[in-house]
Amino acid sequence: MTNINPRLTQSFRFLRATYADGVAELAYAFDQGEEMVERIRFPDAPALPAERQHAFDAALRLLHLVAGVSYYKAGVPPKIEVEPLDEATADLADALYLHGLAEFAYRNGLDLRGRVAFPRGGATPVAAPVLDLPKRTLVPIGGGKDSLVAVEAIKSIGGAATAVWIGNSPLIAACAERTGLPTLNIQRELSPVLFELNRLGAWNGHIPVTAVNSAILALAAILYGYDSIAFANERSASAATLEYEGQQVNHQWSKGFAFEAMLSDWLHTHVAADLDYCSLLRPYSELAITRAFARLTPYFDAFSSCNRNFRILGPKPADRWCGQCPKCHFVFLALAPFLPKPRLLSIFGRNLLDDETQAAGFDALLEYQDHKPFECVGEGAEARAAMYALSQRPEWQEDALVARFIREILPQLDHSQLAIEPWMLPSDEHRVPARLQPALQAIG
Ligand SMILES: CC(=O)N[C@H]1[C@@H](OP(=O)(O)OP(=O)(O)OC[C@H]2O[C@@H](n3ccc(=O)[nH]c3=O)[C@H](O)[C@@H]2O)O[C@H](CO)[C@@H](O)[C@@H]1O[C@H](C)C(=O)N[C@@H](C)C(=O)N[C@@H](CCC(=O)O)C(=O)O
Ligand SMILES: Nc1ncnc2c1ncn2[C@@H]1O[C@H](COP(=O)(O)OP(=O)(O)OP(=O)(O)O)[C@@H](O)[C@H]1O
Repeated sequence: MTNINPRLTQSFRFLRATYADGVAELAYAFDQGEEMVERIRFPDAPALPAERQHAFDAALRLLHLVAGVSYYKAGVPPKIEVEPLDEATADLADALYLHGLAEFAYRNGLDLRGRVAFPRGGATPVAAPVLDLPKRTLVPIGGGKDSLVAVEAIKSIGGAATAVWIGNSPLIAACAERTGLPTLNIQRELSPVLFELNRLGAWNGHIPVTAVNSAILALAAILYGYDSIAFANERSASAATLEYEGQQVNHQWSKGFAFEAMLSDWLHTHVAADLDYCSLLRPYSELAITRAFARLTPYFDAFSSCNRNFRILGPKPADRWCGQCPKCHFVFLALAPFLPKPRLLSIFGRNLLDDETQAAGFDALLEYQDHKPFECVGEGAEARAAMYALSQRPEWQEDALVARFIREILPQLDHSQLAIEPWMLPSDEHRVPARLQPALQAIG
């Protein structure tokens, strides 16, 4: 096993990215240390049509760069060694490692500015051609409400789609089955060397996992033949968690619009002019999405937004909802205005808003005496609008944390900013391709 302290290394090296028989292998190393190999397994992989080989190779190179973020963060050495990249690819990689690791850097007291610098000078490739990819969509499923709203929106227009997920979560598998769509489960195996490095005290923290999933799905789209990948990232994901020394720190950076636009442009120019990457939910706030999800009753006993379910190694909650984390708090609060109270309590098995011990968790969501949690939750103003709506309802008013909101927090707020209705309005900033735009009608 490894005997290297990655915090003391000088370089992070991209060794090779290969593909054979449905398995992509991505290899990395610190200095001359042990290889770290991540494997992505594509089930029943078809033979690749010759005209897609160039696109496949480009997507594989991108995946190598993007998935490297998990390993790079263990040491953050001063030098990144990879063959020189063209400008657009280097811009994408620099942005991903700087902004996608911003939370990691902030929480570890590191400054990655000036340190993240991918080598430049590679030739700009000729513009990627139209590949006539089949008109069907990969819809990633995360086990939570958002992707299910996206699935139902695409089903509402009769769009050809496959529910796809990465990893081996039985919860996600159950949600994917429930959609009634064809399913595709891609396996991802991180290098065990990383876990050993973690045990030995490597740097650790949040990584932009949506970018990794996106790059895996770009490769899958070329391999299996799909012309679009439709994530379910909400408008609110673009909002920073906090600002620190002039830098925005956004836990959800790779779910945000800046990354979506960058990757979508890059895929058009470097992989295939007809491969669209978008978020179908981009025009909508979290509250608009929870309102749409409140109509999707067949999923209520299958879904969970609690990320503790999705650990690879760490302990998982006994119930689908741990009831303690920011995701549980936020989804409870955001669904409450749109569901009959008994229905909501039956989903969670408890009333989180009638539990004094959860006050600090809800305060953080409201950005009251704290910043927004480092989790996938809506904006503070959205949480305040949801809480205000509950404060006006007799069935909620007496619950401990709603009563506390009315008593202590509400008097300090500007009431003109608390209406829930403005959050239902879609914005027109999105990258949804024309073919999928009619699906947006099912959400708003
Ligand atoms: C499930 C989860 O939240 N995991 C985060 C957690 O990991 P933990 O140590 O508790 O356990 P494992 O998930 O089993 O991971 C073990 C170690 O493996 C490394 N690792 C894992 C996955 C990966 O893609 N890359 C990795 O390097 C890491 O060293 C783990 O310690 O805490 C970690 C440290 O803070 C986080 O890195 C783990 O986060 C996962 C990458 C993860 O999948 N998180 C998603 C639930 C998540 O945060 N989604 C965001 C999306 C934001 C975005 O911009 O993409 C969200 O929902 O907001
Ligand atoms: N394991 C996974 N495989 C494929 N896609 C995933 C996976 N985990 C998350 N995603 C996708 O990443 C995006 C962001 O995930 P996120 O957790 O916000 O969504 P969600 O699980 O659908 O809903 P919720 O916000 O309720 O958790 C979604 O499009 C989701 O489908």
